[in-house]
Amino acid sequence: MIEVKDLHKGFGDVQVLKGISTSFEPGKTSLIIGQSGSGKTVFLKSLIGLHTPEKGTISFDGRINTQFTTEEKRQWRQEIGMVFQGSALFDSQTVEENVMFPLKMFTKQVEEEMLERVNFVLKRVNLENSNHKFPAELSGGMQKRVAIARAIVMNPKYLFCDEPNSGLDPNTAILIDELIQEITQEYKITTVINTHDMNSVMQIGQKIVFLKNGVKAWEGTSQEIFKTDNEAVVKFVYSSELFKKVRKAYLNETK
Ligand SMILES: Nc1ncnc2c1ncn2[C@@H]1O[C@H](COP(=O)(O)OP(=O)(O)OP(=O)(O)O)[C@@H](O)[C@H]1O
Repeated sequence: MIEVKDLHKGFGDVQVLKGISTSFEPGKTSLIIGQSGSGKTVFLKSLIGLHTPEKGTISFDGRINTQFTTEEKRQWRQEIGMVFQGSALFDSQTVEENVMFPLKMFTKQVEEEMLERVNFVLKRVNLENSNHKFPAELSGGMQKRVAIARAIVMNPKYLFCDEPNSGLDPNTAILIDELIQEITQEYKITTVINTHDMNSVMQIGQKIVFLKNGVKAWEGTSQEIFKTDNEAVVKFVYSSELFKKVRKAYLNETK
């Protein structure tokens, strides 16, 4: 469980996050949505410790990240998996080497043990028989699967994904969403995703936090987002005609 309390973060005179409080539960896929510039990236970077808040706390299963000792911080870093926008794979390394990287970096496992774990996670993301390929030889969706395999290879408690669907076609995007959701539930991971993808909001938003100008303007589930009258959410999420129709159909169905 991640608990965020009264989080403030700014740069110079510009206050970006203005007192955000929320929580993210294990086994659930939580999404951060909001207009460009609303503070999603600053929020995600604060969660993973790349930004230090001026005020407020972020606790990971009761442990406040700004109070970690060096050893606790090292331990916590190993509990975090990250899927970056654009996958961020090492181009000169094979799929196997990419996925093995965190194990080499953080564990003292012997090659055989590491390979067993790498093969296990590659199988889990449906990427068997690609061990010796290079990222350039893979499709965007396959690269995302490698990035997910690398993010879960250390068996993380917390998984953070920055725009995991960017650059993917709608079908592949749905498959990647489903994969992240399955893995989250299966391994009881606390997963937080920054997204612009409204399909994801409808499909996998077990918790959605809507940011507006650095403030949490709304939170709820993907079912609740269909029903909400919150003006800012409706304006943002239902700006497209397609989603307006989807919402109307949902509301008629559930009358
Ligand atoms: N390191 C920084 N220094 C100064 N200002 C920053 C810094 N990082 C972000 N900002 C400002 O914080 C605000 C929020 O930026 P952020 O990147 O979090 O938005 P976002 O919601 O992720 O947008 P997008 O959807 O376009 O990625 C912006 O006005 C941005 O200019």
